[in-house]
Amino acid sequence: MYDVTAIGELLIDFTPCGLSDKGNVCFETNPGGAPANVAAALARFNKKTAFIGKVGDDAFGRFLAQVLQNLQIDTAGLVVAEEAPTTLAFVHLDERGERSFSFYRRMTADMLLSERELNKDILAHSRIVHFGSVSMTHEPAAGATLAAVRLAKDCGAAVSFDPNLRPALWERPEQAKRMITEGLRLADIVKLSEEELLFLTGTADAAEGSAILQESFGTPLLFVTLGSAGCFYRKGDLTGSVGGCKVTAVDTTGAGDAFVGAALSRIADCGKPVQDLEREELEAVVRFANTAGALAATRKGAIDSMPYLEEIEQWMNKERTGERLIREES
Ligand SMILES: Nc1ncnc2c1ncn2[C@@H]1O[C@H](COP(=O)(O)OP(=O)(O)OP(=O)(O)O)[C@@H](O)[C@H]1O
Repeated sequence: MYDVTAIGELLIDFTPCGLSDKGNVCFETNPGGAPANVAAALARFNKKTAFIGKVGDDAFGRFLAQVLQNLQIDTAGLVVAEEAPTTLAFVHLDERGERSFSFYRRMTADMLLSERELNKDILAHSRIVHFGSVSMTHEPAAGATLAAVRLAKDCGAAVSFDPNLRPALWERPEQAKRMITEGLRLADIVKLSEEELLFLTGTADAAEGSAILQESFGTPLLFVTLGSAGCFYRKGDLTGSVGGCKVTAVDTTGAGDAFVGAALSRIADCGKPVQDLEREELEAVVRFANTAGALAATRKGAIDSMPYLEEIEQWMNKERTGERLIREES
């Protein structure tokens, strides 16, 4: 049995990092993709994790498969496309570590995952499935992703969904909204940013917006992440906020994914349906996830920036004893 199976994009992020002696632009390359980041976080928290997606039959695709395998993530559900290259994304970082993306706009491998390529055995043996909506703005991956989630849900999996709205919005806003709505209908656990909440409900107020979503979709558990301010959670009428950790952010790419991976890891540890989680358990889930998000924000990269379990526990212990952890820059 897998603790969590993540479905969706696995790609290479290119981040400009200055000019060479000859005046050429230099790039750092990092493995990423929101669901792949979540899978990496879970693997670093020692969870049995599988990944379902599609890469090109090229050097980038082979590198990405190796990255997942090195993390002990099961890649039996990772399909190699003959017809399209691996997805590439270009990341721009501002001076506060906030980033924006642009994508190589041809049809790429992850958009072409088809229903018949799904590894049904993995999906039927997953306690939780996690997916986002970026690849869902393109057929056939949209249909395949939804089919995968429905199959896992029918076999008893809890469904986790992160709209990952920004890139999807840039590409095809109407289709993105339809797909997000479909995702929200299926999900037991939803993680949103304030920006996504505003787009979907017309308000960025976490209490108000989460109530609207819960009423519309019956979502059992909602997290609204608030950047450095931490996270608001709602499970029915049970609501609360947990403040963020004080860190110096270097690159917030993947902070939300680290949050999701950590939250799912702790929810899996609770060993009960999300509907049955009590306040104390929810607060512990969010504290752990906030710490994971904060640590991911202190380093560059996406998959590579996912923290290890020991680091989070060390940070939380220091916070408990009132000390500040001085992290060594790697
Ligand atoms: N600058 C920061 N300082 C402290 N904690 C942070 C910071 N940025 C993010 N976090 C932690 O990570 C969590 C997720 O970050 P954020 O709210 O930016 O999500 P997001 O916008 O979905 O992220 P992403 O940019 O990966 O999509 C926050 O709830 C918080 O706990």
